Amino acid sequence: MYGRRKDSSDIRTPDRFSYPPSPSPSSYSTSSGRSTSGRNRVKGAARSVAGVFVACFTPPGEEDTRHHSSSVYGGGSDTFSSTSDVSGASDSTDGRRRGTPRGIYGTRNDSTHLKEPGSTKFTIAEIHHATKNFSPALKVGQGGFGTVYKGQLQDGTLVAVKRAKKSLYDKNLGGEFQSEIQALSKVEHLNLVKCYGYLQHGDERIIVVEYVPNGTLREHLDCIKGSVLSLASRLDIAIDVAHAITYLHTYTDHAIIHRDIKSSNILLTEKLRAKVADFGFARLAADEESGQTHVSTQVKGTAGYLDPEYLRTYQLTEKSDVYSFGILLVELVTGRRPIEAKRELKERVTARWAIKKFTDGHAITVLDPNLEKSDANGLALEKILELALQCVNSHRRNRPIMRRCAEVLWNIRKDYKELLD
Ligand SMILES: Nc1ncnc2c1ncn2[C@@H]1O[C@H](COP(=O)(O)OP(=O)(O)OP(=O)(O)O)[C@@H](O)[C@H]1O
Repeated sequence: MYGRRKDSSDIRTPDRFSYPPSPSPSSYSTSSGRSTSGRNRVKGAARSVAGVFVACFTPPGEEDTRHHSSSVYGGGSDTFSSTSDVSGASDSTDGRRRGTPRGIYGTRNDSTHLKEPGSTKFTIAEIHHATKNFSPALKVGQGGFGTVYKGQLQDGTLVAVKRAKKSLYDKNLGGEFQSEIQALSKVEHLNLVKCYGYLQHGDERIIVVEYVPNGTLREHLDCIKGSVLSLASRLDIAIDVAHAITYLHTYTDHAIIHRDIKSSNILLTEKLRAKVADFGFARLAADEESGQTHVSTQVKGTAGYLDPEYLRTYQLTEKSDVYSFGILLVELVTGRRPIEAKRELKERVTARWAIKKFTDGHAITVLDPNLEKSDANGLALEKILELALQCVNSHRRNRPIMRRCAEVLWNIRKDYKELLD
């Protein structure tokens, strides 16, 4: 059900991490001469790939407009889909081992949801009860899929009820809906928003997922929610997201490619742990073919986060998520959105602007102004930007796999904490 292209560089991903990872060129020691030698190494590595990165970016307004032409969601200004006639571009199996990887990923969801085990179907009465008949007071958001309500099931479980908009289920949410949701409901990881089930009733299509109470990462970066996120929290969030995506990429028989990694799809708990939302939903809301081995016929994602190689080739791989993750890393350290249309031209594409500053030796100038320009923050910033630079390499084969991203971030956090102590 999910797109995958065989790519030998992708298949190295093992089932689980072992931390701390072994030292590597990307793990910087901060104990000796860290300030200058570490930075020089970061900058040297950055320069070698920066040219590639800068070349791959298309300035806003110059993008291939066909990718904006048919919003699959019909409403979002920057979430879009376009079709192609590519066929057989990806396959869904590559001899992966069977059985859900568990290890540190396989944390059981701490849900108290008491529905019959394995049951993913909800009744309309349950949904009406949970949402008080879709009370406007319980509306928590509106996205490309439809309207989101906070709800409470009879057993007390808090849920987010995602009600598809009519324009979507008319065209796209046909027979596939049920099997896709049943498959998604089996995916469990502490850093993924749990999918509880669905309702297909008349022309209603509803998805019921775990309720995550503390808003989106974007809202936190905008300081709409809570206080300013410290760099340590941002690193924790980046690691949580990297773990979640690694899990998806190494999932049982087939990789699950998220396709829409972005800050508004990262939800935060009260303790500022991240949960990645909407994995697999992009496909639900877009593909019209059903029952066939997945063929990527539509480009889906959000402007600013989209892998340029995917845009060119329509071939979707895990490395497309890695690209989006690189953009997310830049967003985390700068606080800016990937595209900031109101800024002067050279600052509009945030990743291009930030990485240029980094390679010119002025990384500190892109640090989110809400964060202190301390030595520790400056060094962590450079290391995060170096990783981001690798993730957004225009050639997917040069991007690290997600597991590697998690390891590098883990080392950055370790060094950062040592420096603060
Ligand atoms: N599981 C959830 N728990 C709590 N709030 C949620 C949950 N899912 C979504 N929301 C809220 O609803 C809003 C809309 O979510 P939705 O996933 O439909 O759209 P989006 O991710 O913002 O945009 P897009 O559809 O373009 O990806 C979110 O921004 C968030 O505030």
